[in-house]
Amino acid sequence: MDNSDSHDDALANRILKYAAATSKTSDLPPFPGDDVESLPSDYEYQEGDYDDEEYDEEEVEEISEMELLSHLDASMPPLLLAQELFNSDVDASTFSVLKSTNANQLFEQGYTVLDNVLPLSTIQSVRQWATEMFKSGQMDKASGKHNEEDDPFREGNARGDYTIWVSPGSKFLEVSPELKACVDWFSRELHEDLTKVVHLHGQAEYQLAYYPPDSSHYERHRDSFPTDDKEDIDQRRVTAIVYFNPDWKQGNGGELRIFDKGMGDEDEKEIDIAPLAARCVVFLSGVMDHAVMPAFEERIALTSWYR
Ligand SMILES: O=C(O)CCC(=O)C(=O)O
Ligand SMILES: [Fe+2]
Repeated sequence: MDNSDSHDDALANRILKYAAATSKTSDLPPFPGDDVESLPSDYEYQEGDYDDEEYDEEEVEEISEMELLSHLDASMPPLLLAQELFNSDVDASTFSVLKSTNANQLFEQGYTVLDNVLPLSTIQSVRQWATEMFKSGQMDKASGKHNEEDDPFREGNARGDYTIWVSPGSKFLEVSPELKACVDWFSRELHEDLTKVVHLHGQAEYQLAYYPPDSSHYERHRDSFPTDDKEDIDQRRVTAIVYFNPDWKQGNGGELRIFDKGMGDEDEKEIDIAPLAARCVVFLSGVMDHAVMPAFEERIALTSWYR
């Protein structure tokens, strides 16, 4: 056995131990219904994410999410796995908001973009409402809620946005009918169309995010682990984001950067998508690494994750 084989075996061993340990406890958020406002945020690649007592007791060596994901990607391109979750008999004529090209792009490249999904008046109202929520201190800083002393690897600046959970039933939807219209679009039209394309289990979460104009950003991360398991209800399958930035111009920053490795290509491509008003980006949560570039103007987005 040469060195690289033994290294692979050692890593495979650590992954197995790690998977066994982490499967006993889940830090995935519960589904909306009980305490939607306190749902934790999604995955970020950070050293030491699982560096807590439970794992220490079991003497499991930590593996960062980045390390684990790159190992998983090397053994199987995540897009190939995710393609197993696509339905074969999709009838695009029954879509209400997607086009057949969107479904094809989601399958072939892992992401797609839809424009003008909501009226501009709705976009303006939600933007104004979100800005007021931020200014009155009613949104939570997404990073830094954990104890940074206990968890020095997970920096408080992995993401600079402020968020609220706005899943159906949230009190916020009662006070902003325009926001409710947006969540309804996500939870009805888009969810129904996506369910025709990808095998989904029906659960979804919705989060409104405000990025202040101080170079706030969100580091490269993935929203879930890749899977081809139709029965797996833990992993997020599809991420969709709508933007509320009517005056966005080149130079304002805040682009969504998608890292496209295709079918495991060595040279990944970086695709920057402008966060234009009423634009919706849809991607496979376990496939696409992505980041939010530093924002120099207020940037507002509503994200949904479908499982
Ligand atoms: O707002 C965006 O464009 C992306 C946000 C994101 O990646 C996330 O919330 O997980
Ligand atoms: Fe994300």
